[in-house]
Amino acid sequence: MNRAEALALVEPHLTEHRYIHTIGVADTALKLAENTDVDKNRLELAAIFHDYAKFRDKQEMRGIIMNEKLDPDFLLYGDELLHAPAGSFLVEKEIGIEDEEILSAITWHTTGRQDMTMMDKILFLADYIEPNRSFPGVEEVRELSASSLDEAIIKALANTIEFLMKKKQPVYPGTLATYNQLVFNIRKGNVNEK
Ligand SMILES: Nc1ncnc2c1ncn2[C@@H]1O[C@H](COP(=O)(O)OP(=O)(O)O)[C@@H](O)[C@H]1O
Repeated sequence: MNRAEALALVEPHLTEHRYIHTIGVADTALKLAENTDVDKNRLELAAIFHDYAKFRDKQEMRGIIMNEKLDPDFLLYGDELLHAPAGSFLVEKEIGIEDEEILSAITWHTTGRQDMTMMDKILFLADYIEPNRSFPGVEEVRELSASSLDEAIIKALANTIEFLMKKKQPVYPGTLATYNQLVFNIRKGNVNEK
């Protein structure tokens, strides 16, 4: 499936604003992937379909997470989390994408996870820094992403954790585990430099 075919399939599922965001994520992901060995076509598909379920019915998404026995924490830490794992399931079922690396990147694009693949990392960051995003702290993450994906992800996760804590909202535990793992890796000098 090429870019144009994928965009035509996702467009009816998104608002115009989300569609523009999606194109920004795809372009940013391809830039972040320069000089890496990530497969560009598969990365682009992950980016194009990452928000496929953004506007699906919440009960439908909860049902998918329960029936498919996905991480039950996705049900407990805010409805914004539902679309990533549910989207991965629906992209497989309705679009027919069976590539586990693409489906993983979609599942974890909002929360992160431990042992992220390069594709997971690039999609997570591209979603955070694409040019249409503007919120406090995004510029610093953009700058960090030019030199270290891991440092950029740590900053993005820290921003999200801080943002949620300031609003006294719960933080998905997997996000804290992701943050801890990347910080420990960097202390060990094991950084994913670009
Ligand atoms: N780790 C998390 N735990 C709980 N809520 C989160 C977490 N990460 C993000 N969120 C919530 O989800 C919202 C949307 O996240 P965002 O990454 O912008 O979604 P999208 O995947 O649509 O781009 C955030 O503003 C925040 O309220």
